[in-house]
Amino acid sequence: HVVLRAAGGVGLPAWLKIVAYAASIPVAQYIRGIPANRARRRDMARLGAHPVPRVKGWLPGNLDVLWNLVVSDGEEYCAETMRKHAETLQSATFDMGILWASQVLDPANVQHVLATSFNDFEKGVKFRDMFDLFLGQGIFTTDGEQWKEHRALAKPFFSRERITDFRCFDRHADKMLHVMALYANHGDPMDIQARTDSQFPFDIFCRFSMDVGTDFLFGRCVKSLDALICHDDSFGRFSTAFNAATHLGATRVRIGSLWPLFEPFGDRAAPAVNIIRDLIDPIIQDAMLKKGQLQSSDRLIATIWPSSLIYPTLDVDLVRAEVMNILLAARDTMASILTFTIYCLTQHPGVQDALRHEVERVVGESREPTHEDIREMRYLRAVLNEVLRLFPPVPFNIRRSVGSSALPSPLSPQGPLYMPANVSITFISLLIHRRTDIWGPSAHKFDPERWLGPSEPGEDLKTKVHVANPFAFLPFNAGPRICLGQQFAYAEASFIIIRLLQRVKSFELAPEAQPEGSLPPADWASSTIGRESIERCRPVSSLVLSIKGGLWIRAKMKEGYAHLHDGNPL
Ligand code: HEM
Repeated sequence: HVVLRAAGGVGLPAWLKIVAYAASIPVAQYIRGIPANRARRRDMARLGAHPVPRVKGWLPGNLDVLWNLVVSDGEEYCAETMRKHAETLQSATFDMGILWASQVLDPANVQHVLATSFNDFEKGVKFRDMFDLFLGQGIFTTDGEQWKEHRALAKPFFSRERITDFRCFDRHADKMLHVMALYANHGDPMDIQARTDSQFPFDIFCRFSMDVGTDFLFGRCVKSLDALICHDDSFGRFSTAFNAATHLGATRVRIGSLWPLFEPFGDRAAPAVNIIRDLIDPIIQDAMLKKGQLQSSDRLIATIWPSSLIYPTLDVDLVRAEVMNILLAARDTMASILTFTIYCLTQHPGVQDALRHEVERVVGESREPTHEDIREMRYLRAVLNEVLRLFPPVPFNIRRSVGSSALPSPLSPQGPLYMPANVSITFISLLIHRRTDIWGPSAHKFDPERWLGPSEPGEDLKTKVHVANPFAFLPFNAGPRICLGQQFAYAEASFIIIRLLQRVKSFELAPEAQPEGSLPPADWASSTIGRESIERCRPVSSLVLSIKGGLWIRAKMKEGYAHLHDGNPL
């Protein structure tokens, strides 16, 4: 890091920076290596642990393993490379050998990292560096006391009273359905997610969750859905830039400490971040100008960023960092759960019928759903849980060890595995949620029924597996850093799915509209691995799980809604 920063600072030519950085690695390893290895062996013996099984590459530092990981990104089924390594090594916890970063598919080890030994693991300075320009210092990127402060300040926003007020959802759901109806009436296919490479993303769910998120958090909305209706799509650029910055951050996480090698010409997040700032900064500055007359609509600015933070410093960078952190947490995750719910409903007409039946029984054909309705709708909750199990919006997560410890590793034949200090550990919820040894032979099947045990209405639904092994299902993370927006997310997703089913007669996939190369490759049809043979889309992971090329569907509106919005302003 020192060499890299110095090389960046003195403005050396790009090729020289690469050489300087590459040369620094073996030198640093040589200097630190020998005594460190001896100390590690002693520590491992003290903890009664064994080395984490390691992937054997053929290039020094497993650079070939890293290369395969980067080139397979978006080509293979999401997380397939990791699954294959685990299978080859026959260990649910393994080390890709890229600078001692372990990959974990064992719920007991996730429990160790996220809960039991919470204080021994952090996001760490490297993670912060990877997102520095995009996210700065906020709840998502900080650790220790600084994180505790952010968390305490943000918590009141997710009070029961606030998350049971559905007016905010309804305002934006109406607009979203209006946009959908425009397309449905013409029989045109629509992309409800977003093509990450599109200059003009027709990203209905991203826009909906962005509008709800900004309205809920700031009391003002960026009106991204209006932009679609009114021909003005400056927001489209913002959305594309947000996607690009997120994707770049995820790629850096996957590459690990060597990421600067892949960006020899400077921080590649800069162009996207500039576009984001163009849109966000005026909103923040506007809020700051109103400092003397804060109304309830400025709740977040007033509460999360108390006057001591904003007003004496008037530091736009600081406030922007907070905004970007929470928007990142709220926008793409919501778009992801909604997109995959629609995908699953198109694939399972029986589930769609059962869900419609529940909507009609509890809420009726047109009434706005309430918090109590949603508590009563157990089948809806089961559908959402099953979507979160198979397609967790945050499929990978990463922590860094502060001290050394022994990972319990009951799923690895070696017994407890040694976790040295200062190394990264990635846990892959998507693979944990699909383990057949935990979830049974039907692990890859979409089956909401598995959630319908004998719980009371309103109680959280739990499968038998989940009761026995709570860390086998962790779409919202677990432990002290569990998602703050979990209940808000369930409420928002339930609300919009109910509204959609009340107004839309049917959805179907429109594969002919998918961009080239985004449909599952032909050889998946005969595959016996996981869900490859049944998947009709390609789930890919940036920071958040999405569908390659977007999810193109055709919708038919119900009588009474079909004629309301004729004409196509786009
Ligand atoms: C289905 C939707 C969602 C899923 C699956 C989800 C999942 C997650 C996960 C896995 C984390 C942990 C991230 C990490 O450890 O790095 C997280 C953190 C967080 N989420 Fe969510 N989230 C969702 C929706 C939301 C929404 C709608 C909001 C806000 C309105 C939100 C606010 C947060 C915040 C503030 C954190 C940071 C917590 C902390 O570090 O203390 N989330 N979420």
